[in-house]
Amino acid sequence: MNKPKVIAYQELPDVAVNQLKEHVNLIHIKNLEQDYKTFLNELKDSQGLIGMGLPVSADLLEQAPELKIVSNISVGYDNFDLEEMNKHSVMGTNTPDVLTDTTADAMMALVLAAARRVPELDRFVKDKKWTEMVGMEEYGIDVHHKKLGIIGMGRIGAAVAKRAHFGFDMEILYHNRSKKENEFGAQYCSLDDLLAESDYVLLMAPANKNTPPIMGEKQFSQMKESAIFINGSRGENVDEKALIKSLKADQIYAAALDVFEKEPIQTDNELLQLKNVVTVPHIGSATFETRMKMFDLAMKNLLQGLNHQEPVNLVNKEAIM
Ligand SMILES: NC(=O)C1=CN([C@@H]2O[C@H](COP(=O)(O)OP(=O)(O)OC[C@H]3O[C@@H](n4cnc5c(N)ncnc54)[C@H](OP(=O)(O)O)[C@@H]3O)[C@@H](O)[C@H]2O)C=CC1
Ligand SMILES: O=CC(=O)O
Repeated sequence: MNKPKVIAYQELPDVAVNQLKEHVNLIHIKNLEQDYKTFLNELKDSQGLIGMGLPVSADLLEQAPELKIVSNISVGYDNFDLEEMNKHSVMGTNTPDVLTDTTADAMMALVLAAARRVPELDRFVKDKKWTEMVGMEEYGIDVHHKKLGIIGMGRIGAAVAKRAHFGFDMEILYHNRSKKENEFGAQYCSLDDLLAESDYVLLMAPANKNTPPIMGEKQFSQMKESAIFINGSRGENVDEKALIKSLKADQIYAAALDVFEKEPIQTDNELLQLKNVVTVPHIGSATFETRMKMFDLAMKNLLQGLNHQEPVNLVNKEAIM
């Protein structure tokens, strides 16, 4: 029997490539931007796609008449146009849970890095500016016993709340579209109240193309001047111009960002010039252990879909109804 044809559209470790090759006829495209023509050519008779973040649009689906499943190696699936995928009976899957703790660890790292100015002071030492005992110019602000407001208290939000509450004695506020079970003494509140009261505001809600960014000029102006904003969700959730404006006007104290409107970030993005901004390149889940778990789960989803089973992490049941 012919193996199904699958395109892996990003660089994968050898072990992952070899595992995939056992089950599918694999086309491995390591640099999608560079090899986009080859990708489009191979897409014409491919049954599966696996990778991270490829926009699955009406246009792409038109060029993939045999496509059955797109397996994301990510929990976020804002790259899927679900309506179009349903129309074309193309399944979409994601990788929840296996990355929750790793991403929560990364969010705590961002909180601490911004509050204690770790990247800035690392540069200070390496630039040989540490010539006497540090003074107020180098002080940071406390994390412990402060108030953390989480917008998007789902799997990852709750894992951050657990760390913050038990590890740092923080008080937790949260805002979701719907109130959920109270965890770690977390208080549900409106977005307005969360922004006005929190010392740290963590954005962890999925992106939604049909609604305006969650954080815009009005929302940043509602935050405390001493507050730190952390975005671990998606760049689309934030009006970056508004964030830059509020940072430059000292309307908020600092920001720590794992995600950006455009990724990789444009080199002329003003965020890169601001001292009170910590930037990392979308690394929430990027550890060896977790990326392998994500890959294993994505492969399981992919093979289930190609073998006419319902994938364990199918996000659009409508595609198979
Ligand atoms: N930086 C990185 O590397 C990573 C980023 N992510 C991002 O984190 C997101 C969350 O992942 P995960 O926790 O597993 O997902 P979950 O689905 O478990 O949690 C998402 C939560 O957000 C809430 N939510 C959705 N929309 C809004 C909104 N407009 N305002 C406030 N709350 C909202 C949901 O509750 P309700 O429906 O009641 O509103 C839900 O509780 C992913 O979608 C992805 O974008 C994930 C992993 C790594
Ligand atoms: O951004 C990463 C994800 O898993 O979603």
